[in-house]
Amino acid sequence: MNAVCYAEGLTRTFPSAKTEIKAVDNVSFSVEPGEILAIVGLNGAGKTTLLRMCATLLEPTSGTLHIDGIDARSHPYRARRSIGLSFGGDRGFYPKASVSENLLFFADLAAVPHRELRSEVSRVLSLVNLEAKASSAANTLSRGQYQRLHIARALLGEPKFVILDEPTSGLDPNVALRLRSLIASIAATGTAILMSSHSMEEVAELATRVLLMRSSRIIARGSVADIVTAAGLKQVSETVLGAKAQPDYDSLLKVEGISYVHRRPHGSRWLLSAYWSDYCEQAEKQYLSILRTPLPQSVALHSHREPDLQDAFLFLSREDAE
Ligand SMILES: Nc1ncnc2c1ncn2[C@@H]1O[C@H](COP(=O)(O)OP(=O)(O)OP(=O)(O)O)[C@@H](O)[C@H]1O
Repeated sequence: MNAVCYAEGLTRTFPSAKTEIKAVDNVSFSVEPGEILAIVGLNGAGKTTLLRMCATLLEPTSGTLHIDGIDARSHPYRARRSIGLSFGGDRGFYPKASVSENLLFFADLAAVPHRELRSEVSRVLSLVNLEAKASSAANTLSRGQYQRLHIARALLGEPKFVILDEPTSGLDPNVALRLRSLIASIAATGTAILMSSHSMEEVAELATRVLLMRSSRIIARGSVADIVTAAGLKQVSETVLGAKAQPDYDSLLKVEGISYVHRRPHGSRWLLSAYWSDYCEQAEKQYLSILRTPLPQSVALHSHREPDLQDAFLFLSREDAE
């Protein structure tokens, strides 16, 4: 077995007042060296619970978990030596201690040999481009810098397996792009990465493979192209509608080939996306004619395109999102 992380039938339930909550239900996957496996799913799908189990922070109710060949359920402390973790957020470091003091502390915890502590801290600071902040107190960092500090901590001791929970959440687009390059470069050194993300753009850019979770289970898996294929969509049409348009959804959904329609604000207007599992020009004409009734001028722009990961995600998660 070459996998750095091997999970089979992982399940976690939580007790609740009425009945137990199954947060992760019978999930199996593996992550090979150099791979980036991205877990996606709506809020509450079970991503964080799954990551916490893989990090040995949460005991599975059942299932098998091997990290770097170690049975992580029987030997969580041994397994943890191969794991680097970043759960992000605005806590996790001693606020008044400097960036390098914090990292020295965590490098020690990560069992970095004493004589290598300083060079290891310099190495990870340079990877995340935070050398200039080495002497600054952790509580003076910007959000993006703090997030990079989390990732620096995860990289201490060169773990074979790195777990990143929403690594770019809440960051401005420039910082997010730089962090994505960093994640890709960590994987390029042979590190296995398991990450969660709500950004389909990020997942499409980074992930070697994707697990799509819905209601605690995996409902689609594979490459980005596999997930798009699993959605079974042929086309997506996008229509910009005037502010006063009130589409007759029932009639739109009766047009042959249409599987799902959703509307979102588009400046002062609306963008109506239709997901076609079968598509022909005749049906599209019928679709447009419904949109133009009773307000003929309500259609400002109309186009169609190939479905992408974001479309597949929205489509496959549609019932939970409604
Ligand atoms: N400690 C806990 N006790 C009880 N229920 C929990 C606990 N942790 C998670 N859950 C429940 O398990 C389910 C999955 O939660 P989880 O946080 O794993 O989802 P998620 O996909 O990470 O969501 P998000 O995208 O919002 O972070 C939810 O219904 C959640 O309420």
